[in-house]
This record gives sequence, structure tokens and C-alpha cells, in this order.
Amino acid sequence: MNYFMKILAEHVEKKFRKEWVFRSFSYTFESGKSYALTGPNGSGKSTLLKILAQYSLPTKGKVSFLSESNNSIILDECHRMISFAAPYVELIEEFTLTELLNFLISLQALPAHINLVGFQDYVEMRPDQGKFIKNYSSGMRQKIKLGIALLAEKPILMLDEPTTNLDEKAKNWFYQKVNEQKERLIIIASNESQEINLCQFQISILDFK
Ligand SMILES: Nc1ncnc2c1ncn2[C@@H]1O[C@H](COP(=O)(O)OP(=O)(O)OP(=O)(O)O)[C@@H](O)[C@H]1O
Repeated sequence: MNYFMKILAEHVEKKFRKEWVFRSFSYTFESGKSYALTGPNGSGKSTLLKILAQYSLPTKGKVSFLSESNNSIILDECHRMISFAAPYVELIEEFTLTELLNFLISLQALPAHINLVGFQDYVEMRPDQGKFIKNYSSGMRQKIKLGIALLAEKPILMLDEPTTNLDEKAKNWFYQKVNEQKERLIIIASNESQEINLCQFQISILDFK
């Protein structure tokens, strides 16, 4: 995981039909630093985060992932470098937690040493082992998503509204766990002050309208 990298956004613009979401967004993100994408509801945080992850394309401009020596990284490889958690990214609801963890390990989305007990200790939850993911509460599902993203040994951590549905105790758990992640390149899209304050750099999307 000690893999230094950069995300370079060059004059990135996004338009849906006739509506410009943002214009000329240029920024360089680096490993070992954390960034908050801020702005009110509907300002374009999620849209920008998905473009930075290269999950969706900008209308204009370019996003590249660069190695420490500034070599460009191919798209398939880029996607293997990201762990991404968001309210709109669903877990596989028909699995139990054990099945989900084993599936993610088989995809190399989680390291092979992760097991059920270790994961439950990490997320500080110990529900019934036979329970299907669909029967977990929304806050528990969100904590599982965050646990997976935090434990994935990927250089980039991207989180959209991470404390959605979390109670105070779970929020504090999350803040502590993010603060332990020193080497990764972290981008959090949020309009919650405590999530924003976790990050070293704040980028207001309203500056790119
Ligand atoms: N697939 C789409 N098609 C059309 N418009 C879209 C699409 N996705 C997003 N938008 C629009 O782009 C704008 C930005 O949406 P986005 O979800 O990125 O905002 P946000 O800042 O993340 O909002 P929130 O804080 O409410 O989550 C909104 O006007 C939204 O309706």
C-alpha cells in the first residue's frame, strides 16, 4: 500500500444536458494528504468525486492518475487503486457478512488476512452471523461499507457523505479510523463540518461555477 500517487485534474468540466455543474476544475491530489470537496446540496460534489475516480467521464478536460515518477497509469489499474464508499454504492444484500468478506477477498478488494471476527472487531459490531446484509440497519450497512473501504489496502480512499445514517458513537469511530490513515490519498465529498475538518485541504465546488 505504500504507493505514492497523484490524481491530476486538468480543466475538468461537467454538463448534464444544458446544465453546467462545474467548470474548469484543475487540481493535483497527492498521497499522504486528505481533501474535502465541499458545497451545498446539488452543487456537484458527487459528480466530481465520480469523475476523479474515473467512474464517469467529464464533458471537457482530463483526469489522470500518475505514479511518483509522473508516469500515467492505465484505466484498469486506476480502478484497482481506489476504495470508494458512498450511500449510492450498494453492498450485495443477499450475502451474509462472511460471504461478503470472502467475495471481496476473492476480488482482491480486501486483503486475504481479513476474517469475520477481525472485521467485526474493527467496525465494533457483532451481529448474528447468519444475518443477511439486507437485514442490517442502514447505519450498520454504512459502517460495513466504511469498514471495507478503510481496510482495503488501496492507495486511494474516496468517500461520499461518509457519516450518512451514523449515530454519534459510529461517527466518532469513523473520525478516529480516518485519522489513522496517514499514507493514503483521501478525498471526502461532504457538507458536514466534522467530516470537512478531518481533511487538510478544502476545495469548494462553488469556486468552479
Ligand atoms: N445523471 C445525471 N443526470 C442529470 N443530472 C444529474 C445527474 N447526476 C447529477 N445531476 C445533477 O448534477 C447536479 C449536481 O449533483 P450532485 O449529486 O453531484 O451534487 P452534490 O453536491 O453531491 O449534492 P448532495 O449534497 O445533495 O449529495 C444536480 O443538479 C443534479 O441534479
